[in-house]
Amino acid sequence: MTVLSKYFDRIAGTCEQNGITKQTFSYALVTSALVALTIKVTIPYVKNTQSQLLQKGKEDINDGTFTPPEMNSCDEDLKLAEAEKLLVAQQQKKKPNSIEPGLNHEFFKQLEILGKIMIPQTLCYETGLLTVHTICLFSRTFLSIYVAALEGALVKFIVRKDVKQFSYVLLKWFGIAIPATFVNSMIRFLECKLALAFRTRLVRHSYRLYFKNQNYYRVSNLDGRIENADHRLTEDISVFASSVAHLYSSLTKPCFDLMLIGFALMRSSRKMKANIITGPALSVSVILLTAHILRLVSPKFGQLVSEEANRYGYLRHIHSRIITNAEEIAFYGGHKVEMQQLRHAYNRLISQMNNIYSQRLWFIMLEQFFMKYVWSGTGMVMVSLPILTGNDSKTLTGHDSGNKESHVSERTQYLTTARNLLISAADAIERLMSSYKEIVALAGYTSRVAGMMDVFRETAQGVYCKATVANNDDKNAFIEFRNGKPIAKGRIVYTNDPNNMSITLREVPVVTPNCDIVVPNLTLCIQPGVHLLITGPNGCGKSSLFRILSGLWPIYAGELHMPRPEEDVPCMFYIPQRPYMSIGSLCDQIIYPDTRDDMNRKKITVKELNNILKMVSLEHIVQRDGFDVVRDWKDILSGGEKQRMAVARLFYHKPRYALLDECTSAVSIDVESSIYEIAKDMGITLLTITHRPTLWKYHTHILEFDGLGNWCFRRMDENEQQNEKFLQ
Ligand SMILES: Nc1ncnc2c1ncn2[C@@H]1O[C@H](COP(=O)(O)OP(=O)(O)OP(=O)(O)O)[C@@H](O)[C@H]1O
Repeated sequence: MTVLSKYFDRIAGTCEQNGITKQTFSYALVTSALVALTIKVTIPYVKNTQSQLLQKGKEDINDGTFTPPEMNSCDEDLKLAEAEKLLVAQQQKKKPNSIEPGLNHEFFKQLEILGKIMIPQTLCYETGLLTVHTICLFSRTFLSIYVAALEGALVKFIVRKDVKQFSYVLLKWFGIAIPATFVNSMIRFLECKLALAFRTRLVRHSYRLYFKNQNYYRVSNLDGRIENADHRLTEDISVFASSVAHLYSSLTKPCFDLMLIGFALMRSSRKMKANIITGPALSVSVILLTAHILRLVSPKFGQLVSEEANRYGYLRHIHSRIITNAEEIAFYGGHKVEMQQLRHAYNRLISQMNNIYSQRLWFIMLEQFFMKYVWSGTGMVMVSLPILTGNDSKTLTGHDSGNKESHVSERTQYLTTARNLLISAADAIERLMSSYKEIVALAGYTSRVAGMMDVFRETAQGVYCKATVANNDDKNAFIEFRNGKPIAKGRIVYTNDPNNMSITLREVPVVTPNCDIVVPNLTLCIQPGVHLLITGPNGCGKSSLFRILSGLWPIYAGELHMPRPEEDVPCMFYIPQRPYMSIGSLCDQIIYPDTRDDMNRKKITVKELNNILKMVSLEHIVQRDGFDVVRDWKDILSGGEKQRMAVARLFYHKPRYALLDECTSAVSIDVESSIYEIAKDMGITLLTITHRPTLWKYHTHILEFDGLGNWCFRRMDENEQQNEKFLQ
């Protein structure tokens, strides 16, 4: 600023030599600044209006139907912008009545709920940390005041030329540095520990919810409110916990500072025999006024930050999709489409960040103006008031020179101490003010973390919300909706009768998560030994029936009766076409989802595991790698080997019913036949979806879907079983 004003003075001097007065020069300068500001504000507005008019014109030409712009050089960007708009519109639709995150009642309610998770009881590890942290913050404030007083004394003894006292106070000053630095470091250490403790509590609680009632499946497949649960469970919780811990110290410490510094200032003002009300009253009014102005003009940082986190999560989601499906994308040569989607996601993130930065620019300018200039001015008035209005200056006469000198040094000491204390107080208020921004940003993270937990709680209870749900369709009439969410009125009844181990469906509709009805009502009874073949065209609902039997999809009507699962004998075991390989050794793959402890408890030996591998012709794997070597089995095993490994799991668990969803499509026919023989010999009832005619002979009944919602459940006759015709 000083350099600039000197520079302007010099230019004004040159202008004056050329006959232009300093006043005219100042007017010209202010006018140009105003013109520049007007241009800056109006040009984006005009551009925006123009593009809206252009868009409207195009829509009018097309009789109201919007046609995408023709492909030319800037088409790609236009397409991206359109896609972005569509995405934003979709996201808006997904949260119809949601309150935007900010400093409101909702925020405090959510914070209270999360607070109870982070600090579950009065006496716990977190409250212990908080107490030590508070003590450290308190002692740091006392130390600051003591250091300010020491510095005042130092200056006093310099003015008095008292070397002995000066050296003594200087030694004290150095001595206090050791506890002061330790307390400083301790405050940071405790803040990190607190953030970690809060994070751990939240993570544990969220994991519990995430794995309750197959929520990890429900959240991503049946509900559409959380796009990237992984981002919320990792990044958002971590930022939220750090932000809460940081806010605790950045709110409590300045409050202590202000309280104690206020008292210290009043005490030193009283020592100077000045009025102790005027100064603090003036500063409090100025601070309150500026704080109010800042609150009025502050952008909605909570909303902005929450949206930024959303877009960041989406970018990471696209990246992880590419990593997961790298091979498929590479085979298709789909890099152009994937890159475009990545670019799109990145552009959306950047535009949001730019938006935040530009809103911050003006806000920080105003904030700095108040804090650096308005407050410093008020501080100067406050410090000088006791000296200017103090009574002692009036009582002193010119003859009393010794006394006068002592008063000068006293005043210097007061000024130095007061100045130091004021600097600390200003720092405290600045931290309090910037905490406001942090609180608003915290509101964004609070809304994301609390929102995630709300969704987890609802999906665990079977309440789903999906944007594409077709709730007005006539044929969906029997699905009841409450608050736009479908209600699962069907019942699952677990039977305990050892003589009745059958699975019965009574008028159960097969309904997709989008509430499309695939089969209006299905009634059948599968008894042990009824080996069922399920056939029908693609998309007719074969796999969906398995999802309903496994409890993944809700039952909207009717009843499903099934035997209660017993320990060590699962009722059903599902094998998909693309089996899942877990992290771990070969042994872990076979016994999944059991652990080694479960295996030991069941008294299953390595010899038995070897036998199981022989049954599925995988003994060469154990000879090659052994049972205990951890490998990335997803990549190491071929498609057929992975399918055989999944069947090995079936032989390990020996369930009552096996749900086989084209699980041997990549296995050679001879091995496949032996697998089916063994399964039947083990007493496992087979429910098979297959397109292979060679498997007909292993089944006694058939369930045929026609793809139009009709079905037929019947016993297969001898000829049919032997008929190896190719199924559609
Ligand atoms: N998660 C889902 N969300 C919405 N709709 C789904 C979902 N999964 C499946 N569907 C729809 O449900 C219908 C039945 O799907 P299903 O997977 O049961 O077919 P299928 O008979 O097993 O077909 P295929 O022989 O091709 O495996 C399809 O129209 C499909 O689009």
